[in-house]
Amino acid sequence: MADYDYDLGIIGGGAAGLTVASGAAQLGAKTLLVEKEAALGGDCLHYGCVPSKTLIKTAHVYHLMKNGPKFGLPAITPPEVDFRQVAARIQSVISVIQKHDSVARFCKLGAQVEFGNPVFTDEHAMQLGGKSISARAWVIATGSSATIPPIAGLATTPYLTNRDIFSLERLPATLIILGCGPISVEMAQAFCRLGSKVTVIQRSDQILSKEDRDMAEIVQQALEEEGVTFLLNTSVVRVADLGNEREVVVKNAAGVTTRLKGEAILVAMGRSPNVAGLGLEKIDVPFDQRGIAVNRSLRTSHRHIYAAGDVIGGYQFTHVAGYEGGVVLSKAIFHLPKKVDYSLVPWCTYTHPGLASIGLNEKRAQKAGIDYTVWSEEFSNNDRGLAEGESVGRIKLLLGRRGKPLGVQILGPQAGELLGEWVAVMNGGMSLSKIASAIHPYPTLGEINKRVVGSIFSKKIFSAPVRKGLKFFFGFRGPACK
Ligand SMILES: Cc1cc2nc3c(=O)[nH]c(=O)nc-3n(C[C@H](O)[C@H](O)[C@H](O)COP(=O)(O)OP(=O)(O)OC[C@H]3O[C@@H](n4cnc5c(N)ncnc54)[C@H](O)[C@@H]3O)c2cc1C
Ligand SMILES: NC(=O)c1ccc[n+]([C@@H]2O[C@H](COP(=O)([O-])OP(=O)(O)OC[C@H]3O[C@@H](n4cnc5c(N)ncnc54)[C@H](O)[C@@H]3O)[C@@H](O)[C@H]2O)c1
Repeated sequence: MADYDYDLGIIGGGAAGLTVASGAAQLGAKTLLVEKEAALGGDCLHYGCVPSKTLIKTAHVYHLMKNGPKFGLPAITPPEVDFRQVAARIQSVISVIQKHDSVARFCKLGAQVEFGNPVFTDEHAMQLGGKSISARAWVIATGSSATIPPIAGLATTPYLTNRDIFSLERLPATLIILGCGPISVEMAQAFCRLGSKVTVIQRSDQILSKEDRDMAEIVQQALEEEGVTFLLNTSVVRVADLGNEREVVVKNAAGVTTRLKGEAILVAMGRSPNVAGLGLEKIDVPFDQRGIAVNRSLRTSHRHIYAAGDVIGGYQFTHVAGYEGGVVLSKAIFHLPKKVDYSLVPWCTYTHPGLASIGLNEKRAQKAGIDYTVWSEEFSNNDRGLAEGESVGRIKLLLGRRGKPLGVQILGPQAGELLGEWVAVMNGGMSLSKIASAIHPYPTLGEINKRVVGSIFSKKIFSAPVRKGLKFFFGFRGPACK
């Protein structure tokens, strides 16, 4: 066997790379982790999940401060937001979590961490800071960056992406967001709540286009009621820098052109894989604008070079990057016949109300030609929801022909947390009767899970045939009051 410097080399210290590095090192593989930034943690920690959820919480608190009367409290007008304070809180949360992703911790686990820009020189070796380093197997986990489409004028106009939005010096008075995926809607609501006037441009006719229309429309309505403006069926014609502000020229489906002016532009139009400069062309690892091509074992064109996380496209979530990291470990370290299975990937868009999902929604079921029935229950019937002032939203359960759950969407307060029960039920293949018969604490938002299942069973239990049978056996005499 050839003599390599390392058993496993990992490029990229984000969710995927860190999962592989910590697992491989703890299992005794001589492991190298290479990161191009000055710190480990990746987009999720520095420019993604952590800062966005911290910002969302701050914005929620400010929103509550302004909405006291809805809770029977006196009306107050809080002072304006100083975004430097908000950014400082974001940084303080990042720095606490950063300790879990420190070089010292990874060294203690047994992984060597190097910083720099590695370039493959052949399929087992790369050049890093003038050194040549080889490994028996490699994992490319370099993540993704905001896609910057070729919009006229964008290259010469200052704009923000997820790399800048959490460290602004001041709150923009007006913010124009291009694109309407999860980054856009989460930031639209947060900045609107903090006091920015927010306009979102979306070329299709629905926000959050991967979600079912009825659910996405409720999110849209909730955000509109708070002051966000959505321009749907609208494309961006060009942008320009006007000095103190930016201009965005848009065109709607009727061909009508409008000039919008804003202090800042946020580009949130999807993600592009971080593949530039790695020398992948040289070692014949194919990729396109969606990501590095891999098979279901996450192998690239070379059996010993794997890719995982955002850089392969697909489901671009931290928990999926972690899952894919686990699959790589099974293959590269244990040599098990493991393949990825994305049929039960959960996700949540953390607006208020949030929108969480697992399995099939109606759009995906229809696309796959799968028959289903829909069972739903509204948060307006949930006692805890009413007590919390959270009556907007619903749960939607899709059942297959034999009553098997195909998917669940929860739109409402704490949607991501409420989905946890369904993650267990669907992964465990549990029958729905288990949820229906389990005692859930009262009053909780989670009762909505039991209630939607209860509605399936109650239709069968409280039926004419059952009443007829009981009458036959026990002589029941029917309604006492008509
Ligand atoms: C604003 C925002 C909010 C998000 N919110 C959520 C959320 O709430 N929940 C969720 O699940 N997901 C969320 N995501 C998605 C999540 O951040 C990504 O799916 C996740 O970070 C992917 O992990 P990764 O390891 O593939 O990539 P990353 O975390 O980006 O890590 C890749 C690492 O590779 C490094 N790298 C890149 N190129 C090189 C190179 N040439 N050499 C060496 N190192 C390199 C990078 O510096 C980085 O550290 C959000 C994303 C954004 C932008
Ligand atoms: N809560 C979460 O889990 C969370 C939060 C934020 C981001 N993320 C992850 O990050 C990924 C990226 O988020 P995103 O919001 O940038 O991407 P996205 O791909 O989900 O949405 C991009 C939006 O931009 C629109 N768009 C793209 N090109 C356009 C163009 N030229 N003109 C007009 N519109 C255009 C698309 O129609 C789409 O609505 C998400 O898919 C998700 O995986 C997750």
